[in-house]
Amino acid sequence: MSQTATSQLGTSAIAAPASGGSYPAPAPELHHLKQEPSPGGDQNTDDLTFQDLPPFPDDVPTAPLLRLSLKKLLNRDPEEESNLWRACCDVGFFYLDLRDGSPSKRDSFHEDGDGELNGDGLLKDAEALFQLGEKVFTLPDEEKLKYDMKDQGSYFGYKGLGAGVIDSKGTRDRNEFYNTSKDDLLGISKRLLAPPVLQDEGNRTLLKSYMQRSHAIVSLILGQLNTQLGLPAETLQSLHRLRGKSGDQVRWVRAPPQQMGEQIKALGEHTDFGSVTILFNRLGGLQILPPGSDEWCYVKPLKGHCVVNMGDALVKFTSGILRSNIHRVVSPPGQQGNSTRMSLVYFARPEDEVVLKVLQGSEMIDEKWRQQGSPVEEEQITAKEWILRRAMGRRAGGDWAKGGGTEGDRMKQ
Ligand SMILES: O=C(O)CCC(=O)C(=O)O
Ligand SMILES: [Fe+2]
Repeated sequence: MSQTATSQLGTSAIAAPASGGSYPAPAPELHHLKQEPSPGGDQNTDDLTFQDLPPFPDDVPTAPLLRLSLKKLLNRDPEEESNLWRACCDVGFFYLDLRDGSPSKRDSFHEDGDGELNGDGLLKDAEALFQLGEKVFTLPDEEKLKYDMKDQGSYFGYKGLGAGVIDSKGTRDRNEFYNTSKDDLLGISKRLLAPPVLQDEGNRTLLKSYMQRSHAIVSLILGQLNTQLGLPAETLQSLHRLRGKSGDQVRWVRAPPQQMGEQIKALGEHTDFGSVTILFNRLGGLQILPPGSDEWCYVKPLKGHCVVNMGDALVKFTSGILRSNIHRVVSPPGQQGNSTRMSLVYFARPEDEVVLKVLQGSEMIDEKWRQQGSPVEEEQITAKEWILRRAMGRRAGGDWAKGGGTEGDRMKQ
């Protein structure tokens, strides 16, 4: 079984203490987790492989992220809950096995409004959305460019290939995005301009279902973190209500293959702006810089799983107890490099008016804040302002310095 297909948190990923940003990253503890059977009970790695795609090579460095099981989390498995906590503090990235993950009828699991916890349903929605994404990106460029809303001060809609930058020198990115808004799809805000294929009611229903199911998983994770942090009940969930106005979005990212020898990063190194990101990958290309390491490692896509990562808002809320790790997207490795890469992301963010500051009511967070010498709070900024500033700072012609996040001096450029 390959390294990523185990739940062993290898020492290669967790080495010396990370250098500090505005929230000095803690020296991660070495958790020597015992090797366990894989969560879904899969007997062979075929269950984890996308058979219709060129293989992910086995001679590239991969990040040995923990593989957690939605089913176990729903069953309140104490060991899985503790693994979740460790993953969110140590690396801030983990795999979540979604197969067979829905609450049993007897389960009185708290759900947020019309959110639906259904791992298999989410996998099906993601599959269908990969196909819908193809339709969006194959529209003619002139049509897609009608939905670039940057000039209206919005990050929703389309961003063309090379319309973003990957470093402070202004090097252009090498991907296209299409961002759809949760508030639009759920009827909380006005409908945004969109191509006919995204106005189609069937496709809107699909996007809405995917958003609700992703959001339900985010709420489950936030509930766990809330308990572990010792915050008053529902604190984190109440900042991320499904029907609260927020910058939550679904993003498709697409990057065409590169010419031999051309190695431009599709997406520059960054941390996510918001709270929790749910990511579906099929081809490799995503890399993380593990804590304390200076070797970029691929996150190998696993079938039946999503990748979950923490964003900067959770770092700010917890004075750095939770980790949002730097990542980037490069060409898919090996033979995969000849294929067009697409990924599908749900970004959950705090509600628009939430101020991104250290949360009150948790002894653990208070203690962490004191350990850091009770730093003077950074500027008080709302989630809405923060996300807009960060997103626009990474567009060509934007203010790079203002687009920075909590990664501080771990960013090389
Ligand atoms: O495409 C991916 O795998 C990751 C995309 C990503 O990190 C982002 O859009 O923030
Ligand atoms: Fe990201």
